[in-house]
Amino acid sequence: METLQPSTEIANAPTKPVAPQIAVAGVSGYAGGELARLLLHHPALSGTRPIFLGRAGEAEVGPSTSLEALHPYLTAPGHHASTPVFPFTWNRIVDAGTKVLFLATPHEQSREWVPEAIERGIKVIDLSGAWRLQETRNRDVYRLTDANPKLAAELQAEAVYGCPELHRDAIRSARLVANPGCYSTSMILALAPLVQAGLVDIDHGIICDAKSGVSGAGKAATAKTHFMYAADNLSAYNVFGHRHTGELLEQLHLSADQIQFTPHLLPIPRGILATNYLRLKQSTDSSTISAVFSNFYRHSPMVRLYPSPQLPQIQHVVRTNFCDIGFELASDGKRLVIVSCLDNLLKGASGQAVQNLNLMCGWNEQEGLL
Ligand SMILES: NC(=O)C1=CN([C@@H]2O[C@H](COP(=O)(O)OP(=O)(O)OC[C@H]3O[C@@H](n4cnc5c(N)ncnc54)[C@H](OP(=O)(O)O)[C@@H]3O)[C@@H](O)[C@H]2O)C=CC1
Ligand SMILES: CC(=O)N[C@@H](CCC(=O)OP(=O)(O)O)C(=O)O
Repeated sequence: METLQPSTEIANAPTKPVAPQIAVAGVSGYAGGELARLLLHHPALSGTRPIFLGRAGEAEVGPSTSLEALHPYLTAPGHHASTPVFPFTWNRIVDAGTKVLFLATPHEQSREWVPEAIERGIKVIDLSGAWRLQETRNRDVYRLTDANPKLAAELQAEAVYGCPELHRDAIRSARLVANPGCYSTSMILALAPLVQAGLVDIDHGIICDAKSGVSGAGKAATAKTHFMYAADNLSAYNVFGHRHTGELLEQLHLSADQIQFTPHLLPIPRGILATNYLRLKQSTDSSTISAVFSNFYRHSPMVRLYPSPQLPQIQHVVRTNFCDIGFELASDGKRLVIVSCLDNLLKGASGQAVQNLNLMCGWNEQEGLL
């Protein structure tokens, strides 16, 4: 009897790369919930379910809760309480064969856990601010402490700032990706093309006036974020001291007297709009500005450029991973206003983190994000 042979076509078909085991810590938070949603629907991860972790706990204990209990919007029909969330233990993470760990945890916790993960051969995408800043004077705002300062300094030096539009190649091979801040992402993407092209009159100063929805502050209500303060209100805060200023200085190669960032709290759940004011060195026309932006972002699927004078709005980016950018140039050809918008929980946090995972895994940058 003739035996069945696989066709040459099938035998020679490229094997699908095996997706790495992923773990997510801090899944009970706003960013962690969005991360879980993106990873559970990610096409390249369909055969590999991430493990979801809460705070540190005992090695032997079972699930502390379920993803569906924490985030009811993640419940699939008929699957109440079906995705376990375990206390964070290194044993569980290692035993699961974790290759990539997302930390959607407070800065101090991320600072502690990153060296412990890297020492175990696990790559990290950290959503906190703990590893974003190379210069001590910029990082001091976080008041971080290190159990092993020498190792921390080495890891800090190798940490890659996880802005794919600026550092795509370095992210692909990184062991530690420091995912950018939400405000920082909106302002850096608006400013980097013209600053790098040397068109901006830096000494005249750049002003970044950015406004964020309340979810940017995390899930715990504070005096400044509870409903009675935030609703029907608009307020400026941290005028000269916001911790994202250091990211602007380092990523745009500016000094503190060349840029002023003032954050504002908007009475909406999510979304950031940054209005960036600057002066150009020479009188320029709109088509030149457009060409600089288009060229800079020609390989960046997550940045949408608007034709001037059309300007982006928060409602068009919420629940997407896009950063939308538009500008208007004054009739003198020198005074320029650039407006950028993004969703702080997606392009400003979890979506950008998945973009970085895609690069680290060699997948399309926009996989699972459109
Ligand atoms: N919200 C945003 O727009 C953005 C946030 N980020 C960063 O992402 C990270 C998460 O932010 P977000 O989701 O908003 O914050 P949330 O406050 O909503 O969530 C924080 C998460 O961390 C957990 N957690 C708190 N303390 C500890 C601890 N000591 N050890 C372990 N886990 C702990 C919380 O668990 P529990 O439920 O038990 O309290 C929760 O899961 C932060 O570093 C934040 O700075 C970055 C960019 C934007
Ligand atoms: C509205 C609001 O409060 N936003 C936060 C920034 C959120 C963010 O990007 O977080 P990390 O830099 O902490 O990771 C703030 O201003 O502190």
